[in-house]
Formats: sequence, structure tokens, C-alpha cells
Amino acid sequence: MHALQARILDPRLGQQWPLPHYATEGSAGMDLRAMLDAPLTLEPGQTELLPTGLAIHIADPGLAAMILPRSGLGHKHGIVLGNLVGLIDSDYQGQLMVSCWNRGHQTFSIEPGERIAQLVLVPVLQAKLEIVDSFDDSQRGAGGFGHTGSN
Ligand SMILES: O=c1ccn([C@H]2C[C@H](O)[C@@H](COP(=O)(O)OP(=O)(O)OP(=O)(O)O)O2)c(=O)[nH]1
Ligand SMILES: [Mg+2]
Repeated sequence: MHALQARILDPRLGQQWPLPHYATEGSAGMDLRAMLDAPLTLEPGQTELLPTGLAIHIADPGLAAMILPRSGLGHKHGIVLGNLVGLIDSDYQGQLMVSCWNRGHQTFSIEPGERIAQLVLVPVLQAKLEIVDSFDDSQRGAGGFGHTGSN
């Protein structure tokens, strides 16, 4: 298991609520919690940036973290991310923030400590652009956006 430096910025995390962790041996993500003082009502269409009480320093430019929606919240209640996906740079040391968007049609209340999103550590390959005049031929060429047909 990879070691990831983390700082607890809200003392309730790890005391009142468990630290982010993998729920099962095979889990890809660890859930992030909303460090709220009171329930937060999200009206349909409303977006709020919520603190997680946690900072991480990935340090290795060959890694990044992604914040992704939880499927249950997204599918059943329309609670997804205002930025669709959060990308955490390896040199970011600030608090992990979750942009919560109620894309549904019902008001939704987020409770203090509720698991609102998940954090996934992923490999990254940084590339240096090598500018060329033309590319070697490929089977697809510049075709895209449905170029291969619909079935
Ligand atoms: O859901 C998110 C997305 C980003 N971040 C933090 C970590 C990330 O490293 C930093 C910058 O994110 P990004 O590069 O996506 O945002 P930007 O709008 O390009 O800001 P910047 O100019 O600071 O790079 O913000 C979060 O805490 N949560
Ligand atoms: Mg950026």
C-alpha cells in the first residue's frame, strides 16, 4: 500500500468520524466527508464548496488524485460535483475541497460528517510537447465525434 502524507485540519475527523479509508479490500476510492457545523440544504441547481477537513501532499509528480462523485448520491439524489471531476495536483497542500452540486429536482440536506465524494489516487505521465509538422498516418486520422458510426 502506498504511503500518502495527510494532515487533519478538522479535529472531528478521526474522532467523531472515521478518517478516509478504503471501505473494502478492493475499493478504489476512499470517501471524503463534509466537515460542516450544521446540516446544509442544497436547493436544486445550487452548488457549494465544502471542506473535507483533510489536506494531502502527494509529492510525486507521477501521481495525482481525483475527486469523484459517489454513485448512490449522484444517481438517487442528483448530488454530484460542480466541477464534474476534481483533480488534485501532486504539489497541492491545501485542504481538499468538494464542490457539491444538486443537479436534481429535489432539495437535499447534507449532514455534518456525511460522505459526499471519493478520492482516488491515480498514476500520471507528464509529457513534453514535441512539435512536428505532420503526424505519421493512423487508422483513424482526424475522424472523431461519431466517425465510426452509431452501432
Ligand atoms: O475538486 C477539487 C479540485 C481541485 N482542488 C484543489 C487541488 C488542486 O490541485 C487545486 C487546483 O485545481 P485545478 O488546477 O483543477 O483548478 P484551477 O481552477 O486550474 O486552479 P489553479 O489555477 O490553482 O490551478 O485545487 C480541490 O481541492 N478540489
Ligand atoms: Mg489548474
